[in-house]
Amino acid sequence: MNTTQLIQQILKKKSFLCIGLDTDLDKIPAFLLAKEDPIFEFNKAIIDATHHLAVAYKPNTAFYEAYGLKGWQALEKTINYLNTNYPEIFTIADAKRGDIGNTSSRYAKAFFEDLAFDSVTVAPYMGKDSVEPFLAFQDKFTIMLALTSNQGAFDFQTQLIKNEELYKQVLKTSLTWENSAQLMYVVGATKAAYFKEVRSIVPDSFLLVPGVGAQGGSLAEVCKYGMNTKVGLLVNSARGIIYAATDTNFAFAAADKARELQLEMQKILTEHKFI
Ligand SMILES: O=c1ccn([C@@H]2O[C@H](COP(=O)(O)O)[C@@H](O)[C@H]2O)c(=O)[nH]1
Repeated sequence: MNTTQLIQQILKKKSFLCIGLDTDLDKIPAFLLAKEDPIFEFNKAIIDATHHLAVAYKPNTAFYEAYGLKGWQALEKTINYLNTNYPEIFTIADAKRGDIGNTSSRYAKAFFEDLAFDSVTVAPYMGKDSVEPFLAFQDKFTIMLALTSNQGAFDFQTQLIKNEELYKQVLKTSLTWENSAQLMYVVGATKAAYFKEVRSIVPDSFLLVPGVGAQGGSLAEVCKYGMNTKVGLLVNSARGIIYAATDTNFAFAAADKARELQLEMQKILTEHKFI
């Protein structure tokens, strides 16, 4: 998928919602635990109930890796289900990888070729040669952590190094890398005050914005300075949507929560004259 197709989806669905599939066996409805693959059954029901309201899904791989082989198989079934049944959906493996070059290229192969995700999240701490192997894959996106939603973001990311915040240097430097047009960036919704600065450095890039819902970030605040001329935002919510209910109606309850965010997004897209 390319960004033109992604933008078309956003305008068609009047939504820039990304649903986080952070599927936790301790939180899903108990009746699903009797199934052969409860994680996949849960994801399938959530996807079927919400696909018309969302343009992207983001399984966080930690929630699958935690269950070993069965978890990884559930992840594989989930991405295959999305790619087969909803090929218009943008998929994100939230894996936060990054290592020396030859190892990064194996990570990239795992997520882009074997699992066929459209994108993967990457931690930039190891620098250019740890990120460029991901960028070498055509028509795939590397979503680099820029300014994360957690409190610990202030430990390093906002610290001044040679008079400039580290996250700004990360953004600026990444633009000099080969195939930088295939970069997107993670900026937390809880860091709304920083969006103006972020946009001044990466005006054209898509931002993946986690932190609305359970972490308390505000969609309206994010959109004030986070949008660009082509929308440029994918706003993620996981717990706030997928665990809306724990009875047999869980997927409908999730769809209700997704609809609430989609309607807010529709209003914002209208106000910004995108639709
Ligand atoms: O800065 C970041 C980067 C990644 N995440 C991930 O996004 C989701 C958020 O889930 P919620 O339940 O909507 O809070 C989760 O997978 C995080 O690991 C983030 O929150 N912040």
